[in-house]
Amino acid sequence: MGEKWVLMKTAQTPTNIAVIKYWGKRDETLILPVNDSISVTLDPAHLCTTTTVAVSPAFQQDRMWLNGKEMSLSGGRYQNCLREIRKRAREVEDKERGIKIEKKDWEKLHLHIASYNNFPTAAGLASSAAGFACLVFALAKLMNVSEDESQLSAIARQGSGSACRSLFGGFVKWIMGKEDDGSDSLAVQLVDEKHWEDLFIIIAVVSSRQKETSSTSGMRESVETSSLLQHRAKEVVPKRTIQMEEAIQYRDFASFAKLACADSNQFHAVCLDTLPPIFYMNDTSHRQVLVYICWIISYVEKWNRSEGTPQVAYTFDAGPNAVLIARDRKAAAQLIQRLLFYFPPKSDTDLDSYLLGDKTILKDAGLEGLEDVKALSPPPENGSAQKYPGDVSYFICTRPGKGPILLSNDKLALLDPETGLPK
Ligand SMILES: Nc1ncnc2c1ncn2[C@@H]1O[C@H](COP(=O)(O)OP(=O)(O)OP(=O)(O)O)[C@@H](O)[C@H]1O
Ligand SMILES: C[C@@](O)(CCOP(=O)(O)OP(=O)(O)O)CC(=O)O
Repeated sequence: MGEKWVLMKTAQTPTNIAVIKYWGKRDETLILPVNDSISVTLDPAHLCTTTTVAVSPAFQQDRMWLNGKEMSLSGGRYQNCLREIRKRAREVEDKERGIKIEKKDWEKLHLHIASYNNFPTAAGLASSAAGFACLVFALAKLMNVSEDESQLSAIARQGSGSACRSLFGGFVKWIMGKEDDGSDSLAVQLVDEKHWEDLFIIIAVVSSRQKETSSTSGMRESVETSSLLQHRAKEVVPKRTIQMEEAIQYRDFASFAKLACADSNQFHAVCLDTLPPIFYMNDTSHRQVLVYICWIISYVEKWNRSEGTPQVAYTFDAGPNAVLIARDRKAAAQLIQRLLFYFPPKSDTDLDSYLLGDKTILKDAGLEGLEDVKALSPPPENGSAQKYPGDVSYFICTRPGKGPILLSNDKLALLDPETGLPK
């Protein structure tokens, strides 16, 4: 194997947002959670990670570039994923190019990895979830690994817990498992992305800044100090998970919204019950954020009550960005009218760069340009006409989406096929 060939694979993987939250580990190294969690996978057409992995006898060491910058792979989480996937590598042959890699060769061969998130990294938009899922999925394809997605999810889990849920599309459950070695702590698909196609998701990005307390250290502190977390894990989540699975199965939006909002609120209550308290929804560098969050929550609750049945569910992860899930396009169009009425762009921002992702909803809402946004009248269910221009950085409109895919178009690869270095 003295030759200079480079063999590569490129994959694309979605992010996910939990509607029953994972918060707390029972094993820090293996990343084993204290409760089951359930998420919806977001359409990778709007939010995704692309990762190219390459192997060559010419590579001197394992190297990785994230968003164009070289980063260290020495961290335990990367090392655990690489070790677990290498263990499962099998023979690979490319007859056309005369390349053959025996199973035993994988231990000696080095890898180059380049990854790109098309959304802000480490800002509470689940970049670690899409990132580790994509890394494991792409390596599994390169190394001809025979394990299925659930088994791969147990490897991605060791990179970041929430990553295990990004191995599937649609609605996904991470089963906490019982075994000490973590072999039964893996993700399964509940339903695929076509099961509940009516849902429409709008993310209000308030802050793209890196958060002050990472999920990893935040949940560690909660496990150590919050008695509410113990109660949540033992008493609340087991029942709520069953109810949520049922709501998803029967597309029962009223139950879905009730459970998702309650679970997000309880997760943030656990953060407040932590010593010292963690204020994820109140980014201290952004004074208006708390006002905005309280406003969104009480507004959605008020609107849902005025309609008689829930139109929108809200959920917040470890950051101030609101994820709003509308029951259908009609509700989503009404929601975007309301959001743009109260949170219009600053005067120097155009609508095209203020609303990203699936822009078709603008047409449904009768909003072709900024003039239409300015002409919006105050929503009937809320007396206040106070506006907050500039509080939201931008909106991302998306839907439940599919799981990881392999990209066959070489032009989309992030590494040069000759050198194996970033393009
Ligand atoms: N594409 C990627 N490939 C590999 N690792 C990634 C990738 N993107 C992010 N990561 C890793 O995940 C870390 C960010 O994870 P972190 O949990 O802090 O933020 P987040 O995932 O964006 O937010 P949250 O998990 O709270 O939604 C990065 O520092 C990096 O180590
Ligand atoms: C609030 C959450 O988004 C927490 C995600 O935590 P991470 O998966 O980022 O944590 P680590 O396992 O330590 O990497 C809820 C969720 O996604 O379920």
